Amino acid sequence: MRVKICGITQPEQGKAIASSGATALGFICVPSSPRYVNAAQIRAVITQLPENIDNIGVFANSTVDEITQTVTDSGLTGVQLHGDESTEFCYQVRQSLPNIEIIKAFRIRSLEDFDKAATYTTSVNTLLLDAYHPQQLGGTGKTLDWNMLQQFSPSCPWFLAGGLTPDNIVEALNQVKPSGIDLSSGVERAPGDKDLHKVAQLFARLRGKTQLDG
Ligand SMILES: O=C(O)c1ccccc1NCC(=O)[C@H](O)[C@H](O)COP(=O)(O)O
Repeated sequence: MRVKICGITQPEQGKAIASSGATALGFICVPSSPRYVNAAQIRAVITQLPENIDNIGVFANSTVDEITQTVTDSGLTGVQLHGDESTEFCYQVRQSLPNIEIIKAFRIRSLEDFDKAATYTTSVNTLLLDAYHPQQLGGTGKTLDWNMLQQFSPSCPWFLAGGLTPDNIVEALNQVKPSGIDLSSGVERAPGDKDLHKVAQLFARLRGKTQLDG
């Protein structure tokens, strides 16, 4: 299973989290976020990492040119579109960045949002389901209704996000079977400052669950 730790701002923390077992790191490219990092800061983290780590830039309602420029300048391997981007916009990003993973994020409020997410499966590589918050786009610490998600089975891989922590991850994965998980505030001391003890706890719980599941 893919494990993405989002909101990385510091090279040493990125390196430590990658060696703990994360398969992907996320970088917030949304200027209003307290976790915002620019292309040079992202590059400074990526240069410390092994090549097998996916490095995902999180954007919200940016232009194709802004996304392309940031990817080119930073060395990102994927982009996560966390705003109101249309399927047509995703196609345009694909044309501009043909070798980059495109993840479309949805902030789930009702069952209708699952139908909407399903219409993106041919325009992106991966979906991500996050919790809805009226004021914040992401990194909110709010959980989704996992029970509601049991029927969600799109024709492309997907990440479960929203309020996941070392303490609730096993319960979440007992109810939902995503292709990957995404955590941010649940493994943080403060926005953008990751708690390496909580990260270690997360991977210990994931290993424990894998052993139990056989
Ligand atoms: O994290 C942010 O500050 C952020 C700001 C604007 C758009 C997206 C943002 N984060 C996106 C993520 O992928 C987070 O990991 C996701 O929302 C889960 O966060 P959390 O509930 O804190 O685990």
